[in-house]
Amino acid sequence: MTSFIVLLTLAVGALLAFWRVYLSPWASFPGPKLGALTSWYAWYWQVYKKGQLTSHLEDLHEVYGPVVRYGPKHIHFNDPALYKEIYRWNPTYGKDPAFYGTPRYCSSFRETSIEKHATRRQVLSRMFSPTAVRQRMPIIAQHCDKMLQKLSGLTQAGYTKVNVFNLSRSVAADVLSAYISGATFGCMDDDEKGFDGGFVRAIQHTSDTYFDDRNPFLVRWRSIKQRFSGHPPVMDETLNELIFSDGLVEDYLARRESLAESEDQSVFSILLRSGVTKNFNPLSKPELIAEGRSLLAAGVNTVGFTLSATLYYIARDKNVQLNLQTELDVYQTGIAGDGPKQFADLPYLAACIKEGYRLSGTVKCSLPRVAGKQGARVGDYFVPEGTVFGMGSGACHLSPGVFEKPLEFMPMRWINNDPGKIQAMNANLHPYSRGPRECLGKELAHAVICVIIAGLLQKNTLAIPGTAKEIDRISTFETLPREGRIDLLIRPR
Ligand code: HEM
Repeated sequence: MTSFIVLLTLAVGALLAFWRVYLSPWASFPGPKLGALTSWYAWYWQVYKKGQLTSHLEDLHEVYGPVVRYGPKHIHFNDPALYKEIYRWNPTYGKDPAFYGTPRYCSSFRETSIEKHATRRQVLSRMFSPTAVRQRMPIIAQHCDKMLQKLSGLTQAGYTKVNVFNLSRSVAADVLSAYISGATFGCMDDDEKGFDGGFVRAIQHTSDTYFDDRNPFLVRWRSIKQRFSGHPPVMDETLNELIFSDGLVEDYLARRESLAESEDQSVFSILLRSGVTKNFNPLSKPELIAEGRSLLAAGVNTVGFTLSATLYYIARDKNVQLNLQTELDVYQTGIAGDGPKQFADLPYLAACIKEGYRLSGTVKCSLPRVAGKQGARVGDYFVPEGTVFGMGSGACHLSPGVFEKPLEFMPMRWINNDPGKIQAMNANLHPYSRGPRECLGKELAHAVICVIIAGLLQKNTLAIPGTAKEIDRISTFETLPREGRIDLLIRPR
């Protein structure tokens, strides 16, 4: 009997494998047979090999061309012309629940239902529009001043080594918490000697344990070890982060009682208001916590890495740094005060930031979507219902057809170039993705990056410690510097 069951299981397994590889609706897409057979293939590259799926997909495209099947129903594209077709407006497909998770309380980031997402997004967009960000520029200006003051205390005696990734994350966390809840975390006050406070360390801990937490074997092994060791679980620093963001909600709810509606400009305020739009119901407390956590998680590492990587590239090239400082010296006053509108008058700063977006590749992994009932057309390709498909922005940002010498940080390509080429470069720059799921916080993030770079470079000179090399990165969902460090030497000008 047992051998019959074993034989039957093997036969069913073999038939399923044959169907997946040769007969399924995805069989005609080229790619490795092992990928067609099992989704453990993608897991192996992303989790076991710690974040190598994105670069492995690039290698597969070298072999198989612009479309690759890398899972039983997983298709990946890398043709720059297709990016805006995949991440387009009015799609009939949503985010992939297997990738984004299915938590009990969904945030705008994780919501996979197209309708529910549209309602939440419509409300939140009011708080993150260009006008809303411009009105709240004083929040950014105030935190920029605070950062500069702290830095001037640290760098009085010549060059000082600063982990600018943590500096950037601290400013981002303080600006975001103030923007979202009306009260700042105070991350910049958390570490007297620099910018390595508790919240930033907790965020780093979540990045360091990212792959362990996605490894079912390791998670099981840890819990077995725990049970037999008899010790209570070590205080997980990840919890700290969660306490911080839950505390943000508690603190806001306590303050809200004493605030007049007109005084309360926070993002939380609109999420608790009824009648904002037709289908919107004010959020419950757990929903507010989930949204608050998600906004912080979406903004801190991303702004942190984009900003610090851009500073690194500026520090690496003396001419770039000098050109930028010359431009900034003309605009001595009011960088932070007037808001993003004014940055149009600073073309070299804008060009540096575009190069930073391109080369940092902060969110360059595929952002998977699931084709709905009618399937989806992507250029000349048709993917059937249920296909998980996507593309990373790296194919556009590093395309030699669009960007000459794509790996070099060359701000002048955005200024002194043929207008047709500049138009093509702009059309292929997608740091915040595109379509209805493009970044909600892009105006805010851009404003923070502009203000901090301008403020820092107006008052300081940056240099690289040791010999200049490429930033060593690790790719989780975001791309981050390995070990959470980008060190720069900073001295007052
Ligand atoms: C330079 C900094 C940033 C970069 C490069 C970035 C990039 C992105 C990208 C590529 C996406 C699309 C993700 C996907 O489709 O899965 C996204 C979504 C999102 N981002 Fe950002 N982001 C940045 C900063 C921020 C900030 C500061 C916030 C805070 C408000 C934020 C909030 C969000 C949210 C809520 C979404 C989900 C939007 C939706 O699905 O409707 N991001 N971001």
